[in-house]
Amino acid sequence: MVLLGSTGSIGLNALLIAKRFGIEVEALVAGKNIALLNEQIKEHHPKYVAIADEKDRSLVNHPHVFVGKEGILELMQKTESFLVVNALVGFVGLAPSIEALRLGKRLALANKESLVVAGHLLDTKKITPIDSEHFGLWYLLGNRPISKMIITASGGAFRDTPLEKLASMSFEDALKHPNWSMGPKITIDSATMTNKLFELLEAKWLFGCEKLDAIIEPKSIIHAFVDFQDGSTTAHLAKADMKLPIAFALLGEVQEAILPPIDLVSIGSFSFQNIDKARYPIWEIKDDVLANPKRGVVINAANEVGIAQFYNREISILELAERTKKAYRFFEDALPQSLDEVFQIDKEVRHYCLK
Ligand SMILES: NC(=O)C1=CN([C@@H]2O[C@H](COP(=O)(O)OP(=O)(O)OC[C@H]3O[C@@H](n4cnc5c(N)ncnc54)[C@H](OP(=O)(O)O)[C@@H]3O)[C@@H](O)[C@H]2O)C=CC1
Ligand SMILES: CC(=O)[C@@H](O)[C@H](O)COP(=O)(O)O
Ligand SMILES: [Mn+2]
Repeated sequence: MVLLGSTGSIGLNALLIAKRFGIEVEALVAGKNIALLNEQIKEHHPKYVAIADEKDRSLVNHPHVFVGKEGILELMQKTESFLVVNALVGFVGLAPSIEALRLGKRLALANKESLVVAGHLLDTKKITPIDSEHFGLWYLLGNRPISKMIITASGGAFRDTPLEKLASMSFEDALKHPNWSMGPKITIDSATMTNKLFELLEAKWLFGCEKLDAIIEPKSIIHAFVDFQDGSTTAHLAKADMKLPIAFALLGEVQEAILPPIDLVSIGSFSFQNIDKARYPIWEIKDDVLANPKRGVVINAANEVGIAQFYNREISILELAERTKKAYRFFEDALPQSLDEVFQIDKEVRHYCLK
C-alpha cells in the first residue's frame, strides 16, 4: 500500500494493521515528524518516501525522498500498489485523493476534507471511508429500503462546559477529547461540532441518502443508526478504536478479532441528546449545508483558517464558528462545477478570511 500521513494518528494505526496482516508498505508520506518517519522506514522498508519541507530532506534515512505537495503526486505516480491510504489532514489531502483515483487506484480515505470540498466530483465507488460513523453505516447496510441515516457525536471537549465559559476555553482545552485519541485538527473540529457537519456531507456523497442527521451519544460506543422504511432501526456498536474501520478499509473483509467485544452490562446504559446550537453554533447552518452540499469547500477553507487563528489565540472557539458562518453566507453563490473551481474557491475564501 501507499500510506499518506504515516506519522499521524490514523497513519500509525494503519501501519499496525499492515504489519499484523502482512500488507506490503510501498511508500510512506509524512509531514514534519522526520524522527518518526525514520523509525517507520527502518521497520517497513518502503521503496519511496515523501516529506513536506525541502530543509528536512537530508535528515531522512532513505535514497528516494520526494518533497512537497508536488512530491506526493510524483511519488504516487511511481508506485505500483493498488491501494492508497490517504490519512493526510486538511485540504492538502484533496490533490492526492484526485491523483489516486486518476491513477486507477483504490482509495481508503480518512481525509474527509476531500469529500467535504469535492464529494460531487470524486468517484465514490472507488473510495472506502476510514471514519468510524461511515464504517458503522456501511456495516449496517443491507438490501432493505432505508428512510434515514443517523450518526453519533461525542460532544467533544466542551460537551459539559458551562455555556458562559466557552468563550474563554483555550486551544489546549479543546484538545481534551472525552473518548478518542486523534490528531489536533479533527479534535478541534469535534469540539466545535464541525466534524459532525463534515461527516454528514461525507455520508451524503458516500451513500446518497437524502435524510441524514446526527445526535450526541456521549460514550462513543454507538457510531451509527439506520432507520429502515419498515420501522426498524439498527445500530452499530464498537469500542472507540479506529483499528476496526482501518482493517476493513485495508483488507476489504475481516474475519478475525480486531477489537474486544462490547460488554453491554458493564456499559450499563446509553443516553442521547440533540445537538444544541448555543453550544455548537456551527449547527445553525446544518440544514442549509445539507441542502447545498457543494458549498462544503467554503466551510472547510474558513474552518482551516479559523483553527489557525484559534491556535494563535487571535479568536475564541465561538468566534471560529461565527467566522465560518460569515464566510458561508458571503460566498453563497460559490458552487464549484469542477475541481479547478474547488481550488479557486478555496483560495478566495482563505483570502477573505485572512483580511
Ligand atoms: N484520528 C482519527 O481517529 C480520525 C481521523 N480522521 C481523519 O483522518 C485525517 C487524518 O487525521 P489524524 O490522523 O487524526 O491527523 P494527524 O494530525 O494525527 O496526522 C496527519 C498526518 O498528515 C501529515 N501531514 C500533514 N500535513 C502534511 C503535508 N503538507 N505534507 C505531508 N504530510 C502532511 C502529518 O505529518 P507530520 O505529523 O509528520 O507533520 C501526519 O502524518 C483527517 O482528515 C481526519 O479528519 C477521520 C476519522 C478518525
Ligand atoms: C474516530 C472518528 O470517527 C472521529 O471522527 C470521531 O467521530 C470524532 O469524535 P466526535 O464524535 O467527537 O466528532
Ligand atoms: Mn468520525
